[in-house]
Amino acid sequence: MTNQDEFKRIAGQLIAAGRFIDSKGWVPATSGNFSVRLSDGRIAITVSGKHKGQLETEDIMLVDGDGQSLDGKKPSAETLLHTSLYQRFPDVQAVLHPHSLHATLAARLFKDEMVLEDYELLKALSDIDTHQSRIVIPIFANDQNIRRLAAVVKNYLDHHDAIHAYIIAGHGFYTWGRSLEEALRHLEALEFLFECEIRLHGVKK
Ligand SMILES: CSC[C@@H](O)[C@@H](O)C(=O)COP(=O)(O)O
Ligand SMILES: [Zn+2]
Repeated sequence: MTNQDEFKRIAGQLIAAGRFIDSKGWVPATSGNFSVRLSDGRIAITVSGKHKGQLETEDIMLVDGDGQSLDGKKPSAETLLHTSLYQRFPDVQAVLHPHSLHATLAARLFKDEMVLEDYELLKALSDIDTHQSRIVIPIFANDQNIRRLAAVVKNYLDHHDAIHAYIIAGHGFYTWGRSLEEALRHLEALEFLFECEIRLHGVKK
């Protein structure tokens, strides 16, 4: 398969993923961004400012491993949050950023992290094979300076075991996977688990 064929195939998959994620209400207005790493290390990512449920092929572009545009288009404002994950985890091939309701609300109830344990659906996450697992999802303060936010995330990742996702307070979350399919599975499972925790703790208050 030529590089161009691979890009076209991945662009189609990102467009379909966007439609699915939007159908769930997880990328309202023009929020969210998605990417997939190609076999040559370049990254196919959504351009900035488009509705992610209505993407067309021209709305998927290429950046290098440092987030620099390779085709003159303007990449997602949050590209550095994608590239920092690809740099930290060599086996990660896809990154998804939804602005789902429960991820957005999470920091109103939880301060530095959300802990997920005793849920069967944890097994939808990579390398988890029992509900008796304890998963930590860190919560970072939102920041309009994405380079600074990416540095905060990088510092956390450098000093902790591998995680499946992180939340940005009042903003949304990032999750990833060894394939786009796995990243989508993580997204769907985590959004459900965030809702469980928010309903549980919201009721308790
Ligand atoms: C509609 S506000 C959302 C943006 O500020 C941002 O957080 C976002 O997720 C989308 O930015 P984008 O540049 O389109 O990738
Ligand atoms: Zn965002």
